[in-house]
Amino acid sequence: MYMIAVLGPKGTFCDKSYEEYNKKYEAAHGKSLEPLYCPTIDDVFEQLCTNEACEYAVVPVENMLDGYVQRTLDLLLEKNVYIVDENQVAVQFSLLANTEKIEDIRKIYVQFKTNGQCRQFLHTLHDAEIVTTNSNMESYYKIQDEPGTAAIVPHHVIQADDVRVLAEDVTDAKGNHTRFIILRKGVLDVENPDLEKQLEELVSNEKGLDADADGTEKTAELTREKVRIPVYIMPATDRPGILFDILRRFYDKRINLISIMSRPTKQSMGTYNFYIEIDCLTERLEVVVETLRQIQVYNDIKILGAYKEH
Ligand SMILES: O=C(O)C(=O)C[C@]1(C(=O)O)C=C[C@@H](O)C=C1
Repeated sequence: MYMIAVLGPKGTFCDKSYEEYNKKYEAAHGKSLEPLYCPTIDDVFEQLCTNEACEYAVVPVENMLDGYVQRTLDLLLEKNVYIVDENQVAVQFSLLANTEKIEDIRKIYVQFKTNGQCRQFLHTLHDAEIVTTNSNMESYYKIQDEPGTAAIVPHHVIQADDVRVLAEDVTDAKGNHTRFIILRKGVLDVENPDLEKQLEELVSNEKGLDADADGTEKTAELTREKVRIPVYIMPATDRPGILFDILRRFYDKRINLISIMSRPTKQSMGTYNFYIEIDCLTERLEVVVETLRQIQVYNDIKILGAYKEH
């Protein structure tokens, strides 16, 4: 049985994302992926890259309220991994406390990304010290034996009769979601002459995972569907118009871009790489590959994956 590295422990939103992906995987392969829970996003990447039994990994990449997960973006560039699929999980938080009243809370455990999704509520707790954790379940376990503390926890882990819930739904907005990506180990090389075929296979293989509820697989034939291709573009030099030149190539071929972000190169102050998400139809994979090759003449490129949009 293959393993999948998951930001754990069991019960995190990342675990929910794994369960969702595993349903697809089971329907397509008749067997499950076994979760390997890791304490940090770094550990998830590390397991995928170094543990032979670990073929997949799942990490958060973007939250509706707090934006992209910076650590995930960094590791996507650093490590030899690529994205094969994504899913979205509904995210709602509540306040669980080891105190009688909200006013008695001295310390509150909050996962780093959760903090940015519950800002309005946290602002009302002036006197409590905020302690940052690596996962929402870590926050949950921290308060068990520590009176005077509280934690922001996923609503789904709370039992209906739990008297320690002092506030329900402390999230800043309704309809909050986090997007998770499924990773495999390997590199998608822009210079590989078979790149287009490789991307096509990637999209159609994962498409094979989209089985109907009764287990019948849909055809793996590549039909007209929307594909997401995230890439890193790393300019070799800094000169006026470098970003314009890159964007112009996409514009000339009418290639739609969903997001673009500057990420520090970490080599010197004020130098940046661009993280870009391309949105195209399966039939335009050839044009996208051609355009990336043109951009590659003046810039380094890392293709981060290709998967069907949901
Ligand atoms: O700690 C969890 O429950 C996670 O799955 C991690 C994570 C994240 O880091 O983005 C995922 C979803 C929520 O938006 C908050 C935290």
